[in-house]
Amino acid sequence: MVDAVTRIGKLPEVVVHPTLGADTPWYYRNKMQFPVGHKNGEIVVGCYAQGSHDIVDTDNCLIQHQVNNDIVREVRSVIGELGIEPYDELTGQGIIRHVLGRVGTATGEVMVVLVTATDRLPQREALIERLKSNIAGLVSIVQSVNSKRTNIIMGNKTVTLWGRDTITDKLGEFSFAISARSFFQVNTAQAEVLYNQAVKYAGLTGAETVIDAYCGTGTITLFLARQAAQVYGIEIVEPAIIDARQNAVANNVPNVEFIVGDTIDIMPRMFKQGIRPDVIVVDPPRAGCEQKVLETFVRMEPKRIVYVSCNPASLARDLAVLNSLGYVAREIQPVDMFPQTFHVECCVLLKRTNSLALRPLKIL
Ligand SMILES: C[S@@+](CC[C@H](N)C(=O)[O-])C[C@H]1O[C@@H](n2cnc3c(N)ncnc32)[C@H](O)[C@@H]1O
Repeated sequence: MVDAVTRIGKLPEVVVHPTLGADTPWYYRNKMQFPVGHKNGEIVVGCYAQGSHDIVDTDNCLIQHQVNNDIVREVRSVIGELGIEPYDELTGQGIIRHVLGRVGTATGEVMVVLVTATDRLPQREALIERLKSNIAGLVSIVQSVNSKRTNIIMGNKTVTLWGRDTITDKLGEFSFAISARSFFQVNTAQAEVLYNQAVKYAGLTGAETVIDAYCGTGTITLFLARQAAQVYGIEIVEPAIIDARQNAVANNVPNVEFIVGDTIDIMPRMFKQGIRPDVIVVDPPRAGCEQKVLETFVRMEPKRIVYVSCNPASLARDLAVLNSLGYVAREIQPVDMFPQTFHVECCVLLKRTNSLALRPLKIL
């Protein structure tokens, strides 16, 4: 991160704190998504070898929750026994493309998602019975239909084959319903560390209006709402917003409003409606924020921006833009969300200076 802020962001003055390490550095991932295929006549399930679509058959991934490893072994053996064909990327033939596992680490609830190339799932009932019998904690089996020739894993059609549509996990005092397509941080324990840091950087007193852009299932939103007057969450995936609204009700948090849509459209609309947040919290995907989104943040003139990111390069680029527009990065707190990998999550506090540079720009 120090390298990214100095080299890409050209912001050598910002304080980068030592990384907050994880107490559980192995078997921590609550979400697994592995491709399924054939190799030398055998069914294989695992990660792709780096830079290829060659599946490395995996029995015991050292960073996956043990239940996810159980799911991999069980799905591999049951589809072999029932004769359900893995999908072949080259020919477009076959049924099972990916297997996903999600585990509520605090609740023990488990979801299995089978991504199929067709609506038809042969031996469906037998498959369901086997998974029910052999996966501890299973509460949901979901089929996601993806018939396109694409690298995107999930399809647009999602069918609950058995059990519930969601699993529940806990972060701090809150419970969260998580559906097959919703984003949820993969390391539950470290997510709590990260969210507490974001709340600390938000510097709330109870009187503030806050926007949580790219809010997923409303996790950071609820953490912020306990200490703010009103929090708005913005998220593009509709099922995640449905989960977020249910999560707010289930956790008895009334002072939140969730808006479904693209941040690039929603923020200017909120600006026109006269919404002026005291704090903006932003947690975008790896690509970071579009320039127009950053400009709209600045146009709203919050006192603070808290930027959460899993990609130091796009983060440093966006910090440089915000810096040029009058928001200075003061502190960066890295959190080890992905032990045993080179990835790191960062939480940044930016404060408004007196010289906002955006007023002459026509962006809306
Ligand atoms: C890194 S996740 C953060 C989610 C949430 N803050 C959390 O910690 O669980 C980024 C989220 O942004 C959403 N997203 C991606 N592009 C978006 C866009 N253009 N507008 C709004 N949300 C978007 C994704 O669906 C995902 O839920």
